[in-house]
Amino acid sequence: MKGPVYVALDTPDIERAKAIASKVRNHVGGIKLGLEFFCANGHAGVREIAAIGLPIFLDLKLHDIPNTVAKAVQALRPLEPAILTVHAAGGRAMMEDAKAAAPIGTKVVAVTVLTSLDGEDLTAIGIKGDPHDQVLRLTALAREAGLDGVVCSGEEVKAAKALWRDGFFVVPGVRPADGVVGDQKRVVTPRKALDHGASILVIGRPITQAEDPDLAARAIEATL
Ligand SMILES: O=C(O)c1cc(=O)[nH]c(=O)n1[C@@H]1O[C@H](COP(=O)(O)O)[C@@H](O)[C@H]1O
Repeated sequence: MKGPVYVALDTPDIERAKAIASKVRNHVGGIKLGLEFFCANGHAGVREIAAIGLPIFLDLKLHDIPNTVAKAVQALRPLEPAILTVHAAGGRAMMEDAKAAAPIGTKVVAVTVLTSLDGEDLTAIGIKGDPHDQVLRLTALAREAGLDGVVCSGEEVKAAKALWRDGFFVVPGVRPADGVVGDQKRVVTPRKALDHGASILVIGRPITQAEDPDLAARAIEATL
């Protein structure tokens, strides 16, 4: 793998996505395309970005009944993403069926607790316990379901990795020491996330909103 940073191209504008991807391509290990990009550009858009030559992480956070998620994953098969997300809260059967429907080479990873949520948010949606406990519970479930790994914040990745030595750990909510936090609540620096066991880091706005995205990606790379 080239580097641990996957740049999140969260834009509906494919030309903008391509321009940023071309600028940063030598300083990131892959590209993450999420709901904003996919809803606007679909399969054709993913193919255009994949043509740049970096691995694609398709972050659609699928969450529905097992049959619907499995059929959705089947429909995505031709894209052969390197990584694909589902929500762990969809339950064990949903995760099992998603993995069974995915291409062999695709890592299917489960989102545990979104990095935009804190303990108060969990209480508001009826989840008892803090994000840490909930991340560990869902990590154990994702492992039992035969997935490849989970998405969690840098605050939990050390404990999650202790639970699942050979799991694949995706850490978003990553900010350089002086970075703007925005809507993220459980945030760590890129260096700390890696030190604590992240397999890859997902970084969006600190790179894409920078005046010079390539310079920002290089500055982050230099701290790793
Ligand atoms: O699955 C994800 O990638 C994800 C999970 C999560 O808990 N938090 C989270 O921020 N993400 C994604 O990571 C990216 C973070 O973007 P920035 O906050 O701009 O760095 C976005 O594309 C989110 O969709």
